[in-house]
Amino acid sequence: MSAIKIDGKAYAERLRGHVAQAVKALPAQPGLAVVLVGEDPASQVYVRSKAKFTVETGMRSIEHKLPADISEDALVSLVRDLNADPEVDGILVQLPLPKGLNSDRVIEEIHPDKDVDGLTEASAGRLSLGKKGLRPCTPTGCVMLAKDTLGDLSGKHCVVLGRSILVGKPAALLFLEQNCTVTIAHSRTKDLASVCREADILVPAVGRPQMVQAEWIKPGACVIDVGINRVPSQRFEGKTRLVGDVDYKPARDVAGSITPVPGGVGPMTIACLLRNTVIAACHRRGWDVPSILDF
Ligand SMILES: Nc1nc(=O)c2c([nH]1)NC[C@@H]1CN(c3ccc(C(=O)N[C@@H](CCC(=O)O)C(=O)O)cc3)C=[N+]21
Ligand SMILES: [Mg+2]
Repeated sequence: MSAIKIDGKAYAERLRGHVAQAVKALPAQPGLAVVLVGEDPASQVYVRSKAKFTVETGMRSIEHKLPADISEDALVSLVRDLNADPEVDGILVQLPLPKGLNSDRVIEEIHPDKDVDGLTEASAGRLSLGKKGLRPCTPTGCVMLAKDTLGDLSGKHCVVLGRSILVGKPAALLFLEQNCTVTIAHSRTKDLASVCREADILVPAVGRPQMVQAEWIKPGACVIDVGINRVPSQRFEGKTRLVGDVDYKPARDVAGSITPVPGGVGPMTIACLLRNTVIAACHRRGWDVPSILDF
């Protein structure tokens, strides 16, 4: 029970406060368009809280809710309209899309300057080339929490576990940008446990409930658990609970600091989306990005 608990919920609250302060100082109000297709209950919850926080931070929320049987062409045409709308600074298409809709094609229609998820080829290219652009939200949240906990990350060995397009790959590049020595470990990595045990910063992002064992963690390491897995509750029949990719309780005895699930990386994702919306508005409209958003 020695690890410091990294309070992502509190950090996200603070960041939303900074976003609100930044918004107040802007010449005009940024707008975020969120597109939700279908009725997936989890997606509805996420979209609702995105809209709530967008308004709470002083921005305009533009919500488009579409039926699951909408055609891909109609969805693409909506994205094109949003690209052309000068009042819209950020566009987010909630994933996953219902079956039959090609999310790669739809995402790729988003204008890179409005790509607040940082998921288009242009955004990925800008990240990998070290150019100005919009960075993916969850990986940015991971770096913020690590920096807030450890200070300067230069020279630290960061092991990212997982190589997904959404999290693992961009997280590796963002930690590299912080001058970390970065290892990307994955399902084919030999002796995963010993590779992870080399990490000063361990970032599991594989979506496997409680896979990372205490023995995989170097004593004192900073653990940023990206996993958000819904599993059946042991205590309450028929209920579920959220767990990370780390076996949290035993890990607390070994790690120096660790993010809980819930209350760790999850809330940072939405706060970083709001931050990206302000950055997108500033880039697009030729305003300076407020320094209060630096980290
Ligand atoms: N275009 C797109 N962009 C996304 O960023 C995106 C998406 N699609 N689809 C779904 C995933 C998932 N995601 C989360 C956001 C917040 C929490 C979050 O706040 N979680 C809370 C708990 C939430 C709960 O209790 O269910 C926590 O971890 O403490 C989690 C997950 C964003 N996603
Ligand atoms: Mg166990």
